[in-house]
Amino acid sequence: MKKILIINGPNINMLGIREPKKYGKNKLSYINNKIKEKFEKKIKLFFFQSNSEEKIIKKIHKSYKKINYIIINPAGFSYNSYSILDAMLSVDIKYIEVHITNIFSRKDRDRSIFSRNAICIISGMGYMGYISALKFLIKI
Ligand SMILES: O=C1C[C@@](O)(C(=O)O)C[C@@H](O)[C@@H]1O
Repeated sequence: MKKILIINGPNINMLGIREPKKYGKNKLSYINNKIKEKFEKKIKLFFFQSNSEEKIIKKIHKSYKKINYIIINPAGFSYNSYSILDAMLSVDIKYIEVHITNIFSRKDRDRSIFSRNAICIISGMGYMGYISALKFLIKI
């Protein structure tokens, strides 16, 4: 069974409360449960959310040779954390970048430093983005 780690960056723990018109009304726990229900028989899933750059980096390092693919929503770190990007490149684990909103529609946030090295980017599909990423990773 493939092992897939889903990493969510800062403020994703505030889903459901945070700007619901933009990010939706569902909490992260609801989304993660939906994902578990749907995929737990097909893949081994690991979930991680942190508001701390250091903790995210440590989690990525620990994934070395243990995880097959990462799905990452770097959230606010998408635009500036070369340290997280370097961690991703260090462990050499292929990843899909997911954003709940369409970052390309935002003038000030349309360029994520993670995109260039990602398998693909899913942006603007709400939490369905995580599901689409998983469906794809199961197939490849
Ligand atoms: O925190 C986030 C969430 C986000 O990554 C998204 O999932 O749409 C988009 C980012 O611009 C923002 O900083």
